[in-house]
Amino acid sequence: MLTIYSDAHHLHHGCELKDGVLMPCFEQPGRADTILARVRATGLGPVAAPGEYDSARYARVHSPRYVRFLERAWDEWTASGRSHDALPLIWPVRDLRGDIEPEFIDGKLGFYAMDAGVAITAGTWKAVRASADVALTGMDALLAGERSAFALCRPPGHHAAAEYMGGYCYLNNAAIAAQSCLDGGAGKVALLDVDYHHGNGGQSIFYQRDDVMFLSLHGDPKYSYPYFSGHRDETGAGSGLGFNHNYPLPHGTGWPAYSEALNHACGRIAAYAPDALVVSLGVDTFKDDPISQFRLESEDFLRLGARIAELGLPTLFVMEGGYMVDDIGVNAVNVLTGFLAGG
Ligand SMILES: NCCCCCC(=O)NO
Ligand SMILES: [Zn+2]
Repeated sequence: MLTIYSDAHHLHHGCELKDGVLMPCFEQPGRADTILARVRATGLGPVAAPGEYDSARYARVHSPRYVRFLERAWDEWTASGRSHDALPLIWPVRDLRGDIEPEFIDGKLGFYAMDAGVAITAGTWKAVRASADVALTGMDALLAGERSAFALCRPPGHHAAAEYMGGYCYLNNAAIAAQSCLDGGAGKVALLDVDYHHGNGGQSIFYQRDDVMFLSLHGDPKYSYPYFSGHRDETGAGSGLGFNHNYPLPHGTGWPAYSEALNHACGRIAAYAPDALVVSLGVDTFKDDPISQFRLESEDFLRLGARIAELGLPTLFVMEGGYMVDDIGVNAVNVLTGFLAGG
């Protein structure tokens, strides 16, 4: 299996406000380095650098003004006299105005964010666009005939919606890849999110569309981040009604219950009969993940990949979350190894 990877991710490692404390972000460079080392150690396949894409490709799922914000945020922040990480700290919630883009960077940071888990640093934009280019390059490989590819994206993207960042995500790499697949001639694409956290960004971007079916297995938002999306009754709207499927699962979920939901989701994908499948691959479903509450074992990730392979679809795996760095390489590559063995 081809892996796409960019060293540019090292340019990004900010802080986050977690449990009321400012701390180095859990989403750290060692995650991608560990996965890459495992890809190489297992001989998964060739590793290629991404191509360089015009930012207009990101604007196929994000608004142009949001992409401009991401590109300019650090310069606007430093122009206002600050040199430390920028963080959103006020948001247009409830009856505050969300229809007028503030002119000052402190207002823009909250206008374009859902939480304080998204620091903007000097290297963030370069890392973020390289991550989206990794996903686009992986999708180009599928469009060129590859049966599968692994987009080793960092930072992740599945919490990013058309006009907001959050949960360590800035550009929605998987959504950008899914849209690129359609732009490349596909009629339908399925986006399956197996990260512990609900992929609110992918859901939001495709919610009113029937050409991308979005499915997510995740910690129940009643007591899991992102708390405000991912319920079972979110089934799409307009022409997208019936093309959005959420599988909220309780704390402590292990493989038996997880695989039951996965089988159901795969049944829906098979019935949808898409031209390709994009998988938002988070491995924070691991039993020892420091910020998540499922109980998957490393061997279960082999089974996860094998089950996805049974769909027999061209498949792009896009790296999302997973924070037990010691095990992230084994767990992420186990999905890919299981897929290749099962395919
Ligand atoms: N800072 C709050 C937790 C962010 C979760 C990020 C993640 O793994 N999403 O999939
Ligand atoms: Zn996650």
